[in-house]
Amino acid sequence: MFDAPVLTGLASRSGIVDEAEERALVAAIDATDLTPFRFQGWMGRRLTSSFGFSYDFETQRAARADPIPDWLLPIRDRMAAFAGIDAGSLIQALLIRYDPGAGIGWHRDRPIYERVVGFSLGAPADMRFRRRRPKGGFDRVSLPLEPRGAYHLSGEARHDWEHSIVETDRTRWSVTVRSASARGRAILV
Ligand SMILES: O=C(O)CCC(=O)C(=O)O
Ligand SMILES: [Fe+2]
Repeated sequence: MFDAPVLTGLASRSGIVDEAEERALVAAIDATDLTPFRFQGWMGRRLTSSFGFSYDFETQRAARADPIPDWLLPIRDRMAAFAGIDAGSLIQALLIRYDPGAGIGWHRDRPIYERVVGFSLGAPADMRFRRRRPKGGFDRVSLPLEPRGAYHLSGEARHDWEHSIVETDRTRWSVTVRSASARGRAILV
């Protein structure tokens, strides 16, 4: 049920959905308008759909996107319950399909967002965390992401550590939902 936190502000929980729900969610994600992630002319191998708000990495702007679809709302509710936050505060949903060989490089999520709750389907993967040490080098932590399990990034894990996801050799899907930060609320209303 509860895994011991590997770093402050990082929580995870297995079994957010069952296998039948997982299959239905994968089909629903694949039925969305998944488009290749683009950044500075470079096209990533992961495919994404955004709801609520989208962030264009080319123009570095957030824009309103289609509302979070009805089929995703029960999952958002469960992710909110796990994270102990109000479901209505999770104003953004990002659906990602990582085909074999696709991952995500080191980053922190955009500062317009505050809490980040993620959920995995398909292949298991490792989420890596790193934080630069004042005297050089990095502290490093790794969280195994089991299919049908969720994770929550807040506090230090959200703000002080970068994260990345190692490429998988089978397809992995993820749903991440985010609340707005104070800075985000000023822009995203
Ligand atoms: O696929 C995931 O679970 C995480 C994706 C991620 O880190 C992001 O979109 O910012
Ligand atoms: Fe991220």
